Order: sequence, then structure tokens, then C-alpha cells
Amino acid sequence: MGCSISGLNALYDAATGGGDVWINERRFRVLRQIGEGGFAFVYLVREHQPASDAAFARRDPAHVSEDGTYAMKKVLIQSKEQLDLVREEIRVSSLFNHPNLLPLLDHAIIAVKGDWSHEAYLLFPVHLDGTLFDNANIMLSRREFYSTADVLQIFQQMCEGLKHMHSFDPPYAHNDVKPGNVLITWRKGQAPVATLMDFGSARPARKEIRSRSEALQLQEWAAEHCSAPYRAPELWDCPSHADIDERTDIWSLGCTLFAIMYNVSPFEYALGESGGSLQLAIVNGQLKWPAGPKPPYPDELRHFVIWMLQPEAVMRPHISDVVLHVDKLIAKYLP
Ligand SMILES: Nc1ncnc2c1ncn2[C@@H]1O[C@H](COP(=O)(O)OP(=O)(O)OP(=O)(O)O)[C@@H](O)[C@H]1O
Repeated sequence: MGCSISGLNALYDAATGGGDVWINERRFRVLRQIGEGGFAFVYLVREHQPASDAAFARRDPAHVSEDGTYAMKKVLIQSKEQLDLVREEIRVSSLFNHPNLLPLLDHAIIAVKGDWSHEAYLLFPVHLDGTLFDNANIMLSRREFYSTADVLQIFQQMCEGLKHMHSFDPPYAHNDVKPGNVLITWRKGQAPVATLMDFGSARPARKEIRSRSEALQLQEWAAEHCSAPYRAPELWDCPSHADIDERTDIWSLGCTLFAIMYNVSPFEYALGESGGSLQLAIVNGQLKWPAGPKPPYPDELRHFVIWMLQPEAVMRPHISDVVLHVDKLIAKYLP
């Protein structure tokens, strides 16, 4: 990324009808909104031709899309804490470089008004087929399921992206692995492409918890940053003496594999309509499997989920073991 995060670099261009946004020297037309998060809106944008040959020459080809369209995330910031979080998201996103991790192409933060009012603009490649979560909702309503081959290929790519983060020095945990953070692209006659996104919660993975107050602090942080149905047991109920590592993500990965198979997260499914405590279901590893002949997944896929959903973190595999296993299943089940 070749730009600074300070300064008045992103500006709405009122003179051109209010539909344009500048990020540093690049000007984009907002076409439509494609998503929404907690404090963020995501737009489909198209880049204008650079204003000058010099500006054109300065563009990094790795940061330019073929058809000029991108996803632009606009984050509304109202406090110093939110500003720090966005800066951290930008810093962490810039660390990784892997085909299954969504790259941050460009960014700018502008001051709006007041003490801490800012807007951040983050530019990404766009994936218009949506997330695994969007797909799951559609498939659930149609009672459709992915084939074993699609499940394995989607999952393998997520694992490859995560392996890049876990192999970093120091290892990073994504902390919010879930279907809503996996963009999916379908190309006719080709395997689906899965891209892990949203590094807003990613942090160095290893933590030595040595007191009750450190344990409570971690639980509080997790309650804010790790989506509840996918949150590992040790982040709900952390002992006063614990060595936390990147295997919190392996738990979320196990939940996500279940969700790719059945279009619903495992512990929400286990609770069913009668409800109950999600935390209890998770810390007890209380799994339940959908009955019926459909979808016809091999038993090995269920065992794979169970292997990752070990309530004791030390019993869980590391990402390299998970990748080896998914490769083995792919060799067996893909024609
Ligand atoms: N690159 C992209 N291409 C296509 N759609 C995207 C892209 N990035 C984000 N979206 C859409 O925008 C939605 C919100 O994006 P994102 O998850 O980054 O926001 P967020 O504020 O972090 O959300 P949350 O707090 O719910 O995790 C996504 O669920 C997805 O539907």
C-alpha cells in the first residue's frame, strides 16, 4: 500500500454531484451499496481514469482491478477507541499477502468534525457473489446443500488463508472466522473461490493469562470481537492460568465447516427452537447432527468437525494438521 493513513486524503467530491469519493489521488464513482456492518457501509465503486499521466504511472498494478470496480468500505468513527481499531485493522490487513486473504488495496482516514469524528475509506477487490453466510440463507430457504467436493474446496481455501496468518511471526489469530467473513466466487465449470476477509479482530494469537483479571479482560475483549456462535470455549470461560493460542480459530473453523455443510452454526442448531444458553452448549461441546438422508456427506466430514471442536484447546489440531487432512479428503473425494 503506498499511502499514509493521516491527512485529508479521502474527500466526497460535491462538485461532481456527490457520487464521487477520492482516496488519495484516486477518484471513484459510487455505484451502489453492497453490504453493511456494525459501523460500516460497503459500496460497489468504479474508478475514474487517472487525471494525469503522472498519476497513472504512480499506480501500483497490483492494486488495480481489470474492470475498474472495487468494494469500498466506509467506516464511521466517533471515538478515539474506534479510530485506534480502524488503524489497527489497516495495519494488520497490510501484513498479509495470500490469494485466500482479501487484500487491502488502498485506504484513507479523514477528520470530519468534532474531537474524534472521522471517516475511514478502505478499498478492496469486489466479490459480487457475496459471503458464505449470504449463500447459506438462500440455500436454507431452498433446502439445498453444497456437494462434498464444493464443501472441501471452499474449506481448503479458507484453511490455506488462515495458515498464512497462523504461520506469521508472531502467529496471528483471525478471531472472527465465520461464514459471514468468507467471500465466495462462482465461475462456471470451475471450483468455487473462497476468500477470508475482515481483519478487524485479528491480533497476535498467543497470550499468557496469569490472573483472574487478565482472564476477565480477555473474555470482555472476545465478547466484543469474536462472534458468539463461533467463539471458542476458552474465550467464554477463561481460566486464571491459561496459555491461549491460535487454536481459538480452529474451533471457529470447525463451526464454520459444520455451517458450510448444513447452512446453520452447530451450537445454534444444537439449541434449536427451544433455546437455552449458547455459552453452556459451547463449553460443553454439545453437538447435534441434522438427521435425514440429505445432505449425503461422508462420515469423515463429521469426524473432521468433531476433531476441531474439542472443548480442550490443547486437544485441537493446528492449522497445518487441518490442511493435511483436508488435502487427504480432497484426494479421496474429488474426481
Ligand atoms: N470485498 C467485498 N466484496 C463484496 N462484498 C463485500 C466485500 N467486503 C464486504 N462486503 C459485504 O459487506 C458486508 C459488511 O462488510 P464487513 O464484514 O467488512 O463489515 P463489518 O463492519 O466488519 O461487519 P461486521 O461487524 O458485521 O463483521 C459483508 O458481509 C459483505 O456482504
